[in-house]
Amino acid sequence: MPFLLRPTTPCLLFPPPPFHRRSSSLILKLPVQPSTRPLSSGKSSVFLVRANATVNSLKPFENVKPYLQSESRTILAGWLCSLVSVVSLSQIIPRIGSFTSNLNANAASPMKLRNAALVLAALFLARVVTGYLQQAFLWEAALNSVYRIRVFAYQRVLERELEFFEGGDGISSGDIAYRITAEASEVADTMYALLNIVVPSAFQISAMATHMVVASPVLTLVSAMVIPSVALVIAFLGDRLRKISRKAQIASAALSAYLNEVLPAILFVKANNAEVSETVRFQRFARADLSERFKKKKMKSLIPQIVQVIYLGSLSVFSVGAVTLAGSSLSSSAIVSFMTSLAFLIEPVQDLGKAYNELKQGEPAIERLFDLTSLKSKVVERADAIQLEKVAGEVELCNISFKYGEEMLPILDGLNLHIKAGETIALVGPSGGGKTTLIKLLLRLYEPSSGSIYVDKHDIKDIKLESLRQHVGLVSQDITLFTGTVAENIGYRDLTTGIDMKRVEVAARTANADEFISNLPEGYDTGIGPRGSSLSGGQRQRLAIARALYHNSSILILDEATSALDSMSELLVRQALERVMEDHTVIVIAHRLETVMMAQRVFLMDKGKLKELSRSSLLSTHKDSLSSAGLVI
Ligand SMILES: Nc1ncnc2c1ncn2[C@@H]1O[C@H](COP(=O)(O)OP(=O)(O)OP(=O)(O)O)[C@@H](O)[C@H]1O
Repeated sequence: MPFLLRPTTPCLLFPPPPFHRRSSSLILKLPVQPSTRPLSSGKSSVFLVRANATVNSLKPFENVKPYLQSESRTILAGWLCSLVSVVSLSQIIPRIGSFTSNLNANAASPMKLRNAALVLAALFLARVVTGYLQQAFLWEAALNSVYRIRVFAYQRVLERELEFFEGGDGISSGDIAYRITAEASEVADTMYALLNIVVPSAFQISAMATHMVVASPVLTLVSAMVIPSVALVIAFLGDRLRKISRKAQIASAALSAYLNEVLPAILFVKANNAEVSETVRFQRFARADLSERFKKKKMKSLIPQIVQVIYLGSLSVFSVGAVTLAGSSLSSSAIVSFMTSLAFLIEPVQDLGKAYNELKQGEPAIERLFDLTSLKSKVVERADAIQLEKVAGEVELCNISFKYGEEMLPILDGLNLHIKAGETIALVGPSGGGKTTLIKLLLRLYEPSSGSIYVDKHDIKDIKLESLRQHVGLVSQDITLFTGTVAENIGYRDLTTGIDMKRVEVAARTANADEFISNLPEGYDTGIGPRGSSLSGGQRQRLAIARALYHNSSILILDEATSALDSMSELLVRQALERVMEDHTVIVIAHRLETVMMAQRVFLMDKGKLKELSRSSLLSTHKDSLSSAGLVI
């Protein structure tokens, strides 16, 4: 059994007092002020360094290949249409010639002319329809592939540990959003260009090359010798384009990250009269984007021109030489046929060059998109992890130490705590003491550097992540609400499986949120705006508590859940919490003395250690000295 492997180090530094066992347990945490992250002007540079550092060595096209293969039927349908389209064209060209000469010479009967016109019209129709179908099929394949890549990338992003998003090296949400939206669209464009150019061009090249070989094998050989030199130039320029494209994508992602950070903080921007300075900051990002994009566009325009000059130049030199040498053995019609075929060969050869450019231009987008998927979460679920159906709510922290990075100071230092099922404890302490960090470890959002955490005597490393988080409800410091109705926000965990309205109403009543909800225009069906922007701070907080209660997790964590409430609302919430505490184990992180005193035991968390405070000393100590010690407000 997993808990038999527990270290022998003393982990019952704070053994629970005699306590009657209740059916389940709940954890609550409530600190002082909601923290506002400063708008760091250095954010973009941090982002750029990280973005550059994440270039992977995988061949980008290898990543998309399986997705394209899964669309092979659609792709084949598109290429079949392209073949019919090329065949139709090759039938149309000679027929137009004979049709117009018959028409001019009045040589054919009206019936023959009509039939010839009908055949031409049918061929033309076939070309138009298959041309359209070719594009539709190939777009379908490219977009379907990118849809799957997007879903996969998003899934992998959500699976990543919290560290991936947080801290100085965390990847910004704006950057992730940009990769999954704009850059994924570029990947679709690249795939489409490759599918739509490579095979159809190959058809045309084969047809023209056949004509050329028939007309003059020597000249065909000479022409073929030009192709490697063109390929070399294209490869060189393509590599330059790839580098320029990557820079352009990073600049656009930085712009997107900037907007994603500032627009949600519009209230803060306006309250600080920061419209002008934010416009200046925006201009900086937009100008960097403009400059990189312009370089990319110039390079894209330049490459086909250079290729054309090199191709035609070297071909002319070779051909003149070859015709001079072989001229005596060639008929004039063979030379005309050869030159005509050559002219029709140039276009698809140029198209292949364009396709290569598209690939090089799309490569950084493919790389950056797959960068999101290439690393696995550091928080790994064991293959034999167990599903806990019911949890009583006993929590044990044994010798827990933790630091955010190798170079950083420890936040938790050999911490021990035992919370009985059904018990309510309060964590207090100065800001930055590590209270929220402890909760992150309990939810297994980070791994402790050493020590173990047990829920109902199971090491949380042995529990399926989904199961663990199902039994631990969290009302976090930063209230998170989504665009949607009140009911959707309360029943968030059942959003895709069906929300139980009865449970929503019970949860709202327990959180004392039902009164304000019933006063909303459409009650539980009222939309609350982006991030719940149409609600007051107190209403948002009560909604978040109702959401945690909806799921009826055995362990509930309230992190500053009453901080934004007025005295009246706080009283209502405290009444609600009292009810919840009766049949749950609860951990509360709080700074309000009234909330702290609801707990059976109170712990001071400071400098990575826990110290139990006696309730009587808290009550007897003057509130001012508790406030000055940063314990309560
Ligand atoms: N993702 C992170 N990367 C690096 N350091 C972090 C990260 N998150 C928190 N910290 C640091 O860890 C320390 C503890 O933070 P934590 O949020 O746990 O404190 P807290 O006791 O909950 O504070 P408060 O009462 O202000 O919410 C702080 O010094 C903080 O700067």
